[in-house]
Amino acid sequence: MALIGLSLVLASVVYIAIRRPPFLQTLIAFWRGDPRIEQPPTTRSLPSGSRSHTGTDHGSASTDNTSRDAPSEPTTATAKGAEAARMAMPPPPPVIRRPNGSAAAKPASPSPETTPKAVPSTAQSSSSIPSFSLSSSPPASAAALARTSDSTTTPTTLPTISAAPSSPAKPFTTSMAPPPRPPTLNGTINSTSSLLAPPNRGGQQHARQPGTSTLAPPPTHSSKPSKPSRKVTLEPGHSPLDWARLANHPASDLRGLGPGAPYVRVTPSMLRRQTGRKGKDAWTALGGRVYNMTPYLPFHPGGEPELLRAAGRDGTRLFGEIHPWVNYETMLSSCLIGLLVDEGEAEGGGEMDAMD
Ligand code: HEM
Repeated sequence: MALIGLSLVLASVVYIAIRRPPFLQTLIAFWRGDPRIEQPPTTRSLPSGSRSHTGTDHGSASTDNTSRDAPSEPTTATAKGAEAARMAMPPPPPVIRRPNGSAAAKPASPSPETTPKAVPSTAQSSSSIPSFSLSSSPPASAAALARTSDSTTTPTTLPTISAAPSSPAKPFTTSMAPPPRPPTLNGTINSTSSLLAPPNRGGQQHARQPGTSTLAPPPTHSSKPSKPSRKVTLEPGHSPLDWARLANHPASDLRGLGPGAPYVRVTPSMLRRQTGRKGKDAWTALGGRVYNMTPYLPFHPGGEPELLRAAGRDGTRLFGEIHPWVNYETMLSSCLIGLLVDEGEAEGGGEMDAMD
């Protein structure tokens, strides 16, 4: 029994080695995973059409096939057509159909003459689907698309090939650029619009702008916000610093009474005569003391007319209403005339001696 089995095995091996049936080649090609999977169309078109036409279509693949099958093809193409039909017909189909399964109905359709080469073509076409999707999708898709337009001999493999590469190609081209960017852009726009909020800020700024002009005075001038500034532009050399320099100069005589003149008791009648008009000095009483404002007129930030409002009378109340924070005692110390006294006290000099 063992000898019989071994002899059968040897016989089959010898038969396979000599005859080299086509299904064995297809199986070897399938196991190797060679790119000759494109050969089936060529081998399949050989019996139906002219061989030179298929050789030009598939290029190097056909050349590889010819170079590899050079010893066996010349015989199988012409003389062995009938022998292959008789010998290879029964054994190959059952062996190849079992692993594939789905391709069982396809081998029955082709004609009996082309059955030896139609079987490997179907087997390779079924195996070509994973190879296209795995090996090279972009070039295979381009080649397949070109073949679809050029050759119409292989309609069964074309839809599978075109469908496989087209599906991954579209998502890569279309889904990559548009889908991610639009949502991000929309999100960013929405976020930026919500984050930036220029209209809100603008509205707040508009609401503040009118307030900002009023916000400057309120903190300090909250008691007098309605009164605008009435400062005047002083002439050059009449700044507060210039006044301080002039007032502290020992040679200057700002009282208008002559150098070394004593302080005077000024009655209201006397004060009323010093109005600053008709060549007379402008005197005013501030806090019970009478000052000659004439030298200070060009230095007054509020202007001469404003200062003259207090000339010839007691300006204490008026002064307090406008700028009570101003230290007039120090500023007008060199302009002091004397004390404001009642009408009957002008001749007495007790208080004047105290001022000295
Ligand atoms: C009593 C009569 C006076 C009147 C009617 C008067 C009036 C004014 C007015 C209207 C201003 C402008 C206020 C403003 O808009 O900021 C002003 C500013 C000023 N006055 Fe008089 N003034 C008087 C007496 C004096 C005296 C006697 C002095 C000091 C010697 C003086 C020193 C000043 C100073 C320093 C300012 C600037 C105040 C500041 O910058 O805030 N004024 N005065």
